Amino acid sequence: MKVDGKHFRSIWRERDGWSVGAIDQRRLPHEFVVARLTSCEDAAVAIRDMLVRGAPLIGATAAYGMALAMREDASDAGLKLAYETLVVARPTAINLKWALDEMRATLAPIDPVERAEAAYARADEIVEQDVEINRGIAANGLALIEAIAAKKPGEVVNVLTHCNAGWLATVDWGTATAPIYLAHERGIKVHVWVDETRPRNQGASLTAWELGHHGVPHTVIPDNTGGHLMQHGMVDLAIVGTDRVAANGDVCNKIGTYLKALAAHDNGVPFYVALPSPTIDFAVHDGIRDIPIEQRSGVEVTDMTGRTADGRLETVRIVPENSPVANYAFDVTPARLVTGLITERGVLKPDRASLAAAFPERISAAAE
Ligand SMILES: CSC[C@H]1O[C@H](OP(=O)(O)O)[C@H](O)[C@@H]1O
Repeated sequence: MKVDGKHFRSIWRERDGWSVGAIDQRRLPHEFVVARLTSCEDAAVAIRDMLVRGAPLIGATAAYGMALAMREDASDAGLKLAYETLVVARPTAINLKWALDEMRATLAPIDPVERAEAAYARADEIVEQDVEINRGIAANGLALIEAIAAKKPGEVVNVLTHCNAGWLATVDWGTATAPIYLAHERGIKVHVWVDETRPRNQGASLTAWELGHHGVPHTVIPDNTGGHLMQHGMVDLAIVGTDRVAANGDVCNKIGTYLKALAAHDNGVPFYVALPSPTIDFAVHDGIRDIPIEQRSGVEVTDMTGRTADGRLETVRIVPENSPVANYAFDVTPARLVTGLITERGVLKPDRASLAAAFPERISAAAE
């Protein structure tokens, strides 16, 4: 999407034809820094350390990581090592394994001498597919926003979102934000309540940054504010992203999503989850029981980084030195709290039958 009027994607193949450019999301919102990935290890570290983050972008980065690996060592052993290096970078977003499985399916059967070129071609396809899928999510989610706007002509549609499921979490457009961007571009009055999303503040640092640069009205709120806004009729609908949807419709997303869904359910606020089909994991039948929840370093909770009044970036500690910390990065919202799943093939009920009917090809793949 736009950054100061110029179009950007979150990741791209550089003009040299082989290295990979990516926005270093750890530096936002205060600095816009582009990183250059030149090896499989670079891609793995970028995912692990959240230089890039967001389920679809993690998948795209891993795909290019495999291509970078094939430049280095296209042997069967090299292919195996690359897969194993990348797949453990982060445990929760299923898009990582999905992308690596797609790459391996393309590369394993062919002659090693052909693998590097084939890997870049397949990675490019995954990248372009993400953008097209998100355009579909935008169109299908737009109808939801338009329906609300029609009931309150001339008034603003207030959307609450959690974490960053924006274009920075994908290659472009985003998932949860895709309908919002399209509504904004179609002239619908839309405003976004942006959950700051402790502890890494993806909402405050990333969603606010990208919405602001694209000219979308928004307000950053502490994570605990959403329930109050819903009680007072200030939220027309919630749209969030997801890192993995189980076959039963349970939704894994950034920690705190479940609490927002409970508040929405209690106040009759529609709670939608936007996702591309690679985020559906038909092999998982009970999301709460079976989706692995990443636990990240406690430093993300004890420390905060920001800009001082004189423009310096500083990190400070906000927790007593001897206090233990727990940092669960995701939670799972049961399907019963989800109004609908906004996908590239329509808005679906959060249940296996609806997911299977919309994506039959994914069922067969999971059964293999
Ligand atoms: C469209 S996927 C976005 C999804 O990913 C985020 O997690 P993280 O920033 O840790 O990669 C968050 O769960 C978002 O909803």
